[in-house]
Amino acid sequence: GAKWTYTGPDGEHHWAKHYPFCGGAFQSPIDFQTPLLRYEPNLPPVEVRNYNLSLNEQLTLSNNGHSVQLSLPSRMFISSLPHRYSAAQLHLHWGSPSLLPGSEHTVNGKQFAAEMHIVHFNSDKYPNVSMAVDKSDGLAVLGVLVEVGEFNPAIDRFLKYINGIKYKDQRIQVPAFNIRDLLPAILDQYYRYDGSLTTPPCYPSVLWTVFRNPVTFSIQQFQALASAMYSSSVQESAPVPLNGNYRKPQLADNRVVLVSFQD
Ligand SMILES: NS(=O)(=O)c1c(F)c(F)c(S(=O)(=O)CCO)c(N[C@H]2CCCc3ccccc32)c1F
Ligand SMILES: [Zn+2]
Repeated sequence: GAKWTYTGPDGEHHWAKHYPFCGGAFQSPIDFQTPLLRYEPNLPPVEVRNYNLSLNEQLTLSNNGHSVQLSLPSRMFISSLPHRYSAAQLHLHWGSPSLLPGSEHTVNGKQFAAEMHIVHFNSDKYPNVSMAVDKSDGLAVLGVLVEVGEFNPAIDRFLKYINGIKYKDQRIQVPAFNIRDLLPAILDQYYRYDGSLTTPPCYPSVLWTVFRNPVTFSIQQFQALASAMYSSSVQESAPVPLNGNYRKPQLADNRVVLVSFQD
């Protein structure tokens, strides 16, 4: 498809020209403002299966020009939703090396340092993520907000290889690890709403689950993430730093955000 960026002439305000859904309804991310929230006591804790990958397995870590992406085996899945949603990949959104925040979802206007997304597809109904990506019940994404603080040993299991994928389309194999360690300790407190991909083609096909509790990265981990990569390929003469890869919050369009917690 047409190239798109986060700033400039191909930035988010221009996406709808080539990707019409980006100008449509049910877009993500959104700002979780208190008046939008509705406590839903029947929301069960999120349950994930087969996230504890064996260490002798390898995963593909890649720079897709928009984010750092870790491929995930489809035997990993979410078991607490009406259909089985199998894992496809995880990626992150972040701010700039000068520590400007870069999460996509915000809470009462507060933007967090970064945000991690684990993308799953409805494997009860579709054979792979590409077939699911434009279906209204196609995707379920787990969102984890990130704050700067304690060193995060789990994220380091792949972040330490990031200098091997500095340029667009570079990819390397990294040892697998327990992906559950990337999630917050408690999985029973989260925001839940119907939304979209936050990148073109912006299909309104995502059941969003954003955990209430952030995880932390150390300042060194954050700066490595925010300064190591380029959105340009190694052949291109002018390297374009890859940071600030977050979409701004979209209109809630009187959508209700269900929350599994009351305070
Ligand atoms: N924030 S977000 O909405 O979760 C989100 C991203 F932000 C994001 F950059 C990506 S991308 O890295 O593929 C770059 C461009 O789509 C995805 N990819 C998804 C949807 C598109 C097709 C596809 C195919 C295979 C695996 C994953 C995906 C994405 F879902
Ligand atoms: Zn994302």
